[in-house]
Amino acid sequence: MNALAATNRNFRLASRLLGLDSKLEKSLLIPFREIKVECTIPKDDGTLASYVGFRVQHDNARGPMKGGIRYHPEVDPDEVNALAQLMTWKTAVADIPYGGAKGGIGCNPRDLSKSELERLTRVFTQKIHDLIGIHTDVPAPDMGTNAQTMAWILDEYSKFHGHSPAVVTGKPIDLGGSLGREAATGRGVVYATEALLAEYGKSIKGMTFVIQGFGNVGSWASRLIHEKGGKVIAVSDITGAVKNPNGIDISELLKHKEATGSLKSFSDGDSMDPNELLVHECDVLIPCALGGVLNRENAADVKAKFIIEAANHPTDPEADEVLSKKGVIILPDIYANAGGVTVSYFEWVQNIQGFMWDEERVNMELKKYMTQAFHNIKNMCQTHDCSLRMGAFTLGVNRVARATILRGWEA
Ligand SMILES: NC(=O)C1=CN([C@@H]2O[C@H](COP(=O)(O)OP(=O)(O)OC[C@H]3O[C@@H](n4cnc5c(N)ncnc54)[C@H](OP(=O)(O)O)[C@@H]3O)[C@@H](O)[C@H]2O)C=CC1
Ligand SMILES: O=C(O)CCC(=O)C(=O)O
Repeated sequence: MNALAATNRNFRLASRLLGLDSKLEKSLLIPFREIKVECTIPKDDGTLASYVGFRVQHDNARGPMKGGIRYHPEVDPDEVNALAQLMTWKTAVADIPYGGAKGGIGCNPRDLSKSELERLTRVFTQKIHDLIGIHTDVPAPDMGTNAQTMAWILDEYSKFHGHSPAVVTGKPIDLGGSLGREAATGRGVVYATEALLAEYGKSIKGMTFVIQGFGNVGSWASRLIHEKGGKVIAVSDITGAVKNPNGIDISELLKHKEATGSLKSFSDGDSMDPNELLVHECDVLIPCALGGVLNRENAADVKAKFIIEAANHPTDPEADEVLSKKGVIILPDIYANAGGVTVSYFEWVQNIQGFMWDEERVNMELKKYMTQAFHNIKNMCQTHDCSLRMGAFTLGVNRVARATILRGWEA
C-alpha cells in the first residue's frame, strides 16, 4: 500500500472511532494546497539539469503549516502528501500551535556538489517564496537536507521579504537556530522510548537496540541510547550494516562515519546484510530512515518486542496488523519523532521573541511536551480501547477537528 493510502486509512479509522461527521472527515483529508514546481539549474560542468520540487500544505486550522523538506530520489507527490498529512496530526499530538506541510525535491543529494545543492535550493525557494512565510508555512530539514539547506532558504527568502529568520527552523545557530534542535528528534525518540518502557517496568539501560539509519535522527538516537546504558547491537546506513552482540561503541562509530562517510569496515563490529537488520533479535527496533520498510515481506520475521517509529510511516498497514497480532508494541511516528518539530516550534518562538534559550531549557521543555503527549495518547487508548497508533491518531485528529469546527465554514 502506498504511503498516502496507508495514511488515509489510519486517518479514516481514527475518524470512525471519534464519530466525525462525513463532511468534516472529507475536509480534513483534502490538502489545503499542493505545489509542484520545476527547478532547472546549471550543473558544475555547464549542462542543465531539471528537478521536480513539491510542497504540500495539508491543514492550517491550528496555526501556520509546518514540516520538513526532503531531498531524495524517491520523493513523489503521493508520499509528500502523506508526509504533510502526518505533520498535521503530529503537531496536534505534540500540542504545538501549527498545522502540517511537507516538501521535497526528487534528486539524489549524494550526486550533487555543494554548489549544485545551493543553486537547487535557491531556485526551489524562488518558486515557492510567496506561498511560505512565518505565519503561513515554515519549512525545516528532513532526509537529505540539513541546517545549511535552511540557511540557503532563509537567505533566498529574505531577498524577497526582508530578513526573516523565523521562516525556517533547523537553521545554523549563527543564523538564529535553536540550541538542541539538531539532536531534538533523536532526543525526543529517547524520551518517548523511556515513557513507553516505563509502562512495562523497563528502562533503556541493559536493553538491546537495533537502529536503521545513521543520519541526523539515527545517529542522535544511537548516541543518547548508548549514553543511557542501552546496548546498540546493530546499525545501518545506505552503504551497509554493522553488528556487535556486546554493544557497538557509538562514539567510535560516529568518528568512523565522520572520517569515511560510511559504516563499512568498522573495526569494532562485523558487517551484516542490511535486509537482515530489521529482523535481527533485539528488544527494541528503531527505524530511522525510509518509509514502508516494515511490510508484509518481513513483518512476520521481526523479533523485536518494541518498535519505535523514528522514521515517518516506516510500518505499512499490513505489517501493522501482523506485528500487533504477534504482540509487538509499536510507538507511532506521529508521536515518536515529534521531538524535532517540537524544538522547531521552540526555535520559531525564540526567533519571534528575539530571545535565545539555553540548551538545558530546550531539553527540559522537550521532555515535558513528550511526556505529556504520551499520557494524552494513553488516555485516548483507554477511551477508545485501541492501539497506540490509533490513540495518537484520535488525539491529533480530534484536536484538528475541534479547531476546524470552532473556526467555522461561513464565507
Ligand atoms: N530530521 C528531523 O528532524 C526529522 C526526521 N524524521 C524522519 O526520520 C527519518 C530520517 O531522517 P533524517 O535522519 O533527518 O535523515 P538523514 O538524511 O539525516 O539520514 C537518513 C539516514 O538513512 C540512511 N538511509 C537511507 N536509505 C537507507 C536504506 N535504504 N537503508 C538504510 N539506511 C538508509 C542514510 O544513509 P547515509 O548516511 O549512508 O546517507 C542516513 O543514515 C526520515 O523518515 C524523516 O522523515 C522525522 C522527524 C524529524
Ligand atoms: O521540524 C519541523 O518543522 C518538521 C520536522 C519533520 O519534517 C517531521 O517531523 O517529519
